Amino acid sequence: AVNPEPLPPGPAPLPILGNVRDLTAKELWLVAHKWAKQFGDVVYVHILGQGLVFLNSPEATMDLLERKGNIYADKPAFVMAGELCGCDNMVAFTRYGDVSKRQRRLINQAFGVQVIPSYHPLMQTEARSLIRRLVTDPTNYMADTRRYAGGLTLSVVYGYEASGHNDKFLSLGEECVDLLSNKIASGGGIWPVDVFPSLKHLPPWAPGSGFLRKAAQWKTRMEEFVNQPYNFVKASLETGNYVPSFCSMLLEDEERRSSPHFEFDLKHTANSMYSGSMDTTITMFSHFLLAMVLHPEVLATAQKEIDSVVGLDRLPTFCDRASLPFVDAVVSETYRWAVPVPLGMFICLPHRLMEDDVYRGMFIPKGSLVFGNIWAITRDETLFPNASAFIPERYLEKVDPALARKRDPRRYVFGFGRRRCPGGDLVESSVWILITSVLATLDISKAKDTSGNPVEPRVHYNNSVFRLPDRFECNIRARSESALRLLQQAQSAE
Ligand code: HEM
Repeated sequence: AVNPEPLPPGPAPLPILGNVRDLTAKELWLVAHKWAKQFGDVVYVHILGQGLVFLNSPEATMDLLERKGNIYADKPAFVMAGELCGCDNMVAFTRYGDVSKRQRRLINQAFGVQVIPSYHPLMQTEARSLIRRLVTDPTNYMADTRRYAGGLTLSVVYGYEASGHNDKFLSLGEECVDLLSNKIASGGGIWPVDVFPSLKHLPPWAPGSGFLRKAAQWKTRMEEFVNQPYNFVKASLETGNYVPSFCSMLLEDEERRSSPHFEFDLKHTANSMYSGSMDTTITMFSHFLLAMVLHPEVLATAQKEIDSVVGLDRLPTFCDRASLPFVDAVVSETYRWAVPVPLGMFICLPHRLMEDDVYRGMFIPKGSLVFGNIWAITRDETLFPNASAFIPERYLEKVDPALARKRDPRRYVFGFGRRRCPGGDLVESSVWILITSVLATLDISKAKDTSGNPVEPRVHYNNSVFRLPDRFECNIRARSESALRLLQQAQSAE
């Protein structure tokens, strides 16, 4: 039947092929933002008939992904990522239904808002050890942040203590998340087998079958990523020598263990929490460093606030949070300015519409892949004037509560509706204590060249999923002798 309502507007497609040529592997969010400016807050394109819908405003994302969340909660089934590379059981890929609901319930048990305070002491200790490592060797800040973020999850989820940059599970995590976001996701592009599924039956000698060999290798690696840390917990439980963790607690629960899906759900959920926590946190922290390098006045104001509230005789703790509004504004602005997952990953983060829908007189066909365009929203000049600049003060203006809520970047950067990121409450604490402890103890500035002139940081983005900058130059050092002393005392006390 022909639908009376028109499709949402968008760039003109080619016959049959659609908008294939408009999609880019790198920084697709910039292209989608251009469309938003040209065509409005609901944009439709198609690739060989597969509809893609970009929702570019808070209203459109809330109306559809939140209020009509029950029909916008599915995920697409991609042959390459799912069936061939074995990622279909990772939480972000699971179709909406019993499995995804069971997995999300499990995550909520580990990382729901009610349990996060029990990890505060661990986060505090780990943030301080990260700072001590930064003081000793500031050049390694990316790897150090991975150790902080990945280490926290490994510890909480698997009871595993990461031992250094070359730790086997940290390296495995780094390799596999990179594999997933930059190879399996085809650098944001599309695998022919996802358009023509019968290609998966190509014999190994056939021209063009190379992707099948790649997929087989990647699948093995992804399976190791899921199984190895999980097997570590099981083995340590058997010896009785283990640190209690999310996995050990569930493995000891006889009643749950007898459920038929138990092991499957637990190991995939644990793995999804681990993979979700690394590059996102590194993206946040690198942008925080970048913002401090570019805005020494913000660093100075935040340090002054901490000095006056916390004093110089101790390090900040979670108890100080309510008394540090400027620091909170720096954290909020870092979420917005960093946008760790600006558009969602082409292959796994769009939501799949489960029924035909009509929105503001526009027809959105069942099966469309719907993107909440987080980038466009966080760069909206009416909500965030001078949006490309880092301005924490914007959150300190007195505005009515509804507008303040609309301007809170946490409403957007974690995605929407029934697939919204389940790690948000963890990050809210882990990133806050990290940023606050760094502000209290470190100075961050531009690097100097050999003649002592400041070097402008050069920032490049080469990741198709996370807005993760390549490492840039900056200068990180202890703020004072007394800061160093406090860090050392903290270490002796731990
Ligand atoms: C700054 C940090 C983080 C940001 C900005 C972020 C952002 C996102 C976004 C935008 C999504 C897609 C949501 C949607 O489909 O609408 C997502 C999904 C997800 N995130 Fe995060 N994330 C962060 C940290 C974490 C952490 C620490 C975990 C660990 C538990 C995590 C686990 C997940 C999982 C499992 C999903 C898939 C959820 C589903 O499909 O049901 N993330 N995240």
